[in-house]
Amino acid sequence: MTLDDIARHGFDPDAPRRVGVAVSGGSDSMATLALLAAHFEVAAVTVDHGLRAEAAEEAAFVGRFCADRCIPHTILRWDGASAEGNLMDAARRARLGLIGAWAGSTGIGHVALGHTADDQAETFLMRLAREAGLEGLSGMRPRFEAEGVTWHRPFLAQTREALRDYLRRQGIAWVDDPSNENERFDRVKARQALGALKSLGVDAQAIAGVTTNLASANAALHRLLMAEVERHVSEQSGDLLIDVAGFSAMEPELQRRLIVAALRWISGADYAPRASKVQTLLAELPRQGDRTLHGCRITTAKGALRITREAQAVADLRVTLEDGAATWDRWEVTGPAMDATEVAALGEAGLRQCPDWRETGLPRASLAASPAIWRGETLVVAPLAGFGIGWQARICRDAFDTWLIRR
Ligand SMILES: Nc1ncnc2c1ncn2[C@@H]1O[C@H](COP(=O)(O)OP(=O)(O)OP(=O)(O)O)[C@@H](O)[C@H]1O
Repeated sequence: MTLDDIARHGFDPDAPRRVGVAVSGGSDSMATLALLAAHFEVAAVTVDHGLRAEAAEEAAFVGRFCADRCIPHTILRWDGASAEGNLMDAARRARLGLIGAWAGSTGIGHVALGHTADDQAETFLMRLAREAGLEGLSGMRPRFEAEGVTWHRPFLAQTREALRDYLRRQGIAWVDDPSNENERFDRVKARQALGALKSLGVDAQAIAGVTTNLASANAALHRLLMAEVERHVSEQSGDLLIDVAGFSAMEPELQRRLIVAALRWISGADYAPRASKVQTLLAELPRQGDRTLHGCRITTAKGALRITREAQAVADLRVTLEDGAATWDRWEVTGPAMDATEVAALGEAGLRQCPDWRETGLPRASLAASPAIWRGETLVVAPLAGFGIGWQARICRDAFDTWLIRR
C-alpha cells in the first residue's frame, strides 16, 4: 500500500470525516497532516511546550502551512515547564491532556499522531538497553483511547524516511529538532544503532513488527489474566484468594503477571507496581506473613494467598452519597437516601463500633478497608459487617475496564 492508500483506507473505517492531527512541525507529523488532509476534513493542533526557544516559531511554522491550505490550526500552550521529575514525560502527558481537551471542545473524537516504525524500533532498543521485560518491550499500539479521544498512529508501520520522501516530493518543508542530533540522548544513540543494524538486514520495520505483535500478545494475556482474577474475587469481601500450592507450581513469569494483574485489579491503579518490588514480593509469598504493596495487603496463611485492599490506602477517601448511592474505591454502595452521609472506609474506628464483626467470617483487615456509611465521625452503617438492612455494597467492575485497553 502506498502512503496515500494508507491515509485513505488504512486510517480507520469508523473514523468520521473530520479528524484532528497533532503536529509538532517535525517530518512525521507534517507528513501525517499532509497525507490525511487529502482525504479527511482535518483540524491541526500544536502544543507550544515553551521548553525550547524555537518552540513558538515552530508552532507558527505549522500555522503558516495550515493557513496556506485553509486548514484550521490551533496553538495550545503548556505552562508546566517547571514540573518536577521527567520533563519529557510530563510534557508528553500534558500534551495528551491539552489536545484531548481541545478535541472535546471542538467535537473531534479522533486525533492522529505521527509516530513511525522508526519511533517503535528506537524505543525498543532503548528499552532493551534498560533490560525491560517482555511487557516493557511492547510497542505502541496503532490505536488507543485516552482523554475521551480515540488516538491513531496511521503510519506506525512506515519508515520515517518514506514519510520524508513523500514530503520532499510534495515540496513540503519540516522543522528539524536540534536535539535529534545530540548524542547525549539515548534516542539518538538508538537511531545510530538502527543504522548499523541495517548491514545485518534488520530494519526499523522488522523491529516495529515484532514490538507490535508483542504488544498485542501482552494485551491479550493481560486481559485473560484479569478475567481470571475477576472470576476469583470474592463477591462478599472483594478479596482475591489464591491457592498457594497451585500458585507455586506456576511458571515464574505467569506468577509475576498474575500477581501484577491481581494488584492492579484490587487497587484499581492504572499502572503496574515497580518490577523490583514485585520480585521481592514473589520471593516472600510462599512463606506465612503479611505484606503491603501497591495499595494492597497480601497475606499468606493456611495454604492460601489473600489479596485485599490496604485500609491505609483508602483511609482518606470520602465520597458523598447522592440519593443513597455512591461509587467508593471499587465498591458501588446503595441504600436509602439520607442527609449528610458519606462513604468512607470502616477502618479501625468503625470496627470498634462493630463488636460483632467476627460473625461476618471476614478478616479484620478486609473489613477495615471496606466501605461504611458515616455522618461526620458517627458510623451509620457498615454493609459488609452485616449492619444496616437495605444497604448494599457491591464490587463495581466498570471501574476496571478503562485502563485494560489503554496505551
Ligand atoms: N508539540 C507538539 N504539538 C502537537 N503534537 C505533537 C507535539 N510534539 C509531538 N506531537 C505529536 O506526537 C507525535 C510523536 O512525538 P515525537 O516527540 O516523537 O515527535 P517529534 O519528533 O516532535 O515530531 P514528528 O514526529 O512530527 O517528527 C508527533 O508525531 C506528533 O503527532
